[in-house]
Amino acid sequence: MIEATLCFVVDGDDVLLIEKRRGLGEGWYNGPGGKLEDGETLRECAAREVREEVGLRIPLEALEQAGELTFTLDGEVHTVCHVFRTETYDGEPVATEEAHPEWVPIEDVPYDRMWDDDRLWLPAVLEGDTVEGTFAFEGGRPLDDAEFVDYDLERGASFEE
Ligand SMILES: Nc1[nH]c(=O)nc2c1ncn2[C@H]1C[C@H](O)[C@@H](COP(=O)(O)OP(=O)(O)OP(=O)(O)O)O1
Repeated sequence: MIEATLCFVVDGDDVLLIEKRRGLGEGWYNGPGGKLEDGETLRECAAREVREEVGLRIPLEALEQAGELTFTLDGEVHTVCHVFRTETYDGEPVATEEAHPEWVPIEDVPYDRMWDDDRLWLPAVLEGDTVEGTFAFEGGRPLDDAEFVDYDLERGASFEE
């Protein structure tokens, strides 16, 4: 089971997305994020991934927990993804080998170029709500080649720190 984070940096009416250049979901848009490393907290992971992928600095206390998403593949938990949202950052986004950053109006988030599940939960996160959900993928590996078949989603979730 992979534990990972995703972070959505919101500035006014815009959100910072990346076009992912390698790894899972390559070629698709998402928030910056990636796998939890040994010994780090979820917040440290989210801040590190934003720094590594697009060069912005985010104070740990400015990261709001916004979602806990479980992705299953053929009935087994594949990834648990902790979603963060913040409006506080330092620096300007820069492109890296991993990610091409882009400020996108929240009204125009390109859901047709993202994971199929994103259209279900990301609008709530961008509105400042919290979500908890399970999303089922079937019929293939890796996860980004599998078919999205079912989900269960709740808004207004609360999380343990
Ligand atoms: N169904 C899904 N919907 C979504 O929006 N993001 C998903 C997703 N399934 C996985 N992710 C995200 C979560 C996490 O940020 C990232 C994990 O992908 P990877 O394991 O390929 O990570 P990376 O290669 O970016 O990790 P690092 O090597 O740790 O940077 O993909």
